[in-house]
Amino acid sequence: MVRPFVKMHGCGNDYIYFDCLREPLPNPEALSVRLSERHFGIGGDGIVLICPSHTADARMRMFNLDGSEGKMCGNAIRCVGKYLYESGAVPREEMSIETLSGIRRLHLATAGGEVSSVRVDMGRAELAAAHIPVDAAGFGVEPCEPVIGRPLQVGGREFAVTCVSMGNPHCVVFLEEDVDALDLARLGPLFEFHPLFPDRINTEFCNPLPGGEFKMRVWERGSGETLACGTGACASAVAACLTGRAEWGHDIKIRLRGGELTIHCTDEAVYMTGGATTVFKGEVEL
Ligand SMILES: N[C@H](CCC[C@H](N)C(=O)O)C(=O)O
Repeated sequence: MVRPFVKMHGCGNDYIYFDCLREPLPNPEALSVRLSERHFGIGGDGIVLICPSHTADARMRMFNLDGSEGKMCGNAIRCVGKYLYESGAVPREEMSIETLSGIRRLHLATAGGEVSSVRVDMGRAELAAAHIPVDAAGFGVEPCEPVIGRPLQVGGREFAVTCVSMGNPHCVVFLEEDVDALDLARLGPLFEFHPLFPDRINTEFCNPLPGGEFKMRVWERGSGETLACGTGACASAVAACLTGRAEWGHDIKIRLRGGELTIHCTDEAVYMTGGATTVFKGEVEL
């Protein structure tokens, strides 16, 4: 069976998108592993299925490159909005997308029938505890207190971590040393598979920059280092506010390897604004 796809990225976080509005896609877990392979497949950080929804304009399902399903994906949801608008499936600049973490609302900035950027209401950030199961090893017992700037031993070194859920789990680490100098290939998996996080974790390593901006690298659960993580940028901005490194109610610029995102955190919701790019379209034998 030959199936059309669209390759898109948000800040370099690239996925292979399948329009499943009229036809489901079988076995997406295995497909994500096969097609994400950058030499023997199409290449990407995973795949995204754009599906029908009874509660929103469409439903987004995303799979990391290891086949695990993510509960929310910030960079992908902007690309889903772009696809739906430009394909005519949802010819409106305001739309809603159903995800495993609830419905997210999008506002698209368009010109000449094309989407240039998308603002997403990412919902409320939840403080660690309720959404990131922590074991009872003294790191926070049920009901867990929030994990804000707590010491955590990882790979023989102590880090101060802040855990935030954006519908998916994040562990944010602020460092003075340049995050570009970190050996993420060694450090990333030590966080991802740390016993404290039985569901695994996405980990963001951030440098505060002059002007209230932040430089961020990310090791994603299920995909390894990616050039950007939308939910991770949101989690980092929230963690910055929680630890006094940024102010609630102000735009926070997050500089990622693949681009930049603007995050605006309030008590009620976190807003993320950024681009979405179509790279190429193709067909693949499934
Ligand atoms: N790896 C994440 C899903 C993708 C999130 C990221 N690519 C984003 O843009 O938010 C997880 O398993 O929770």
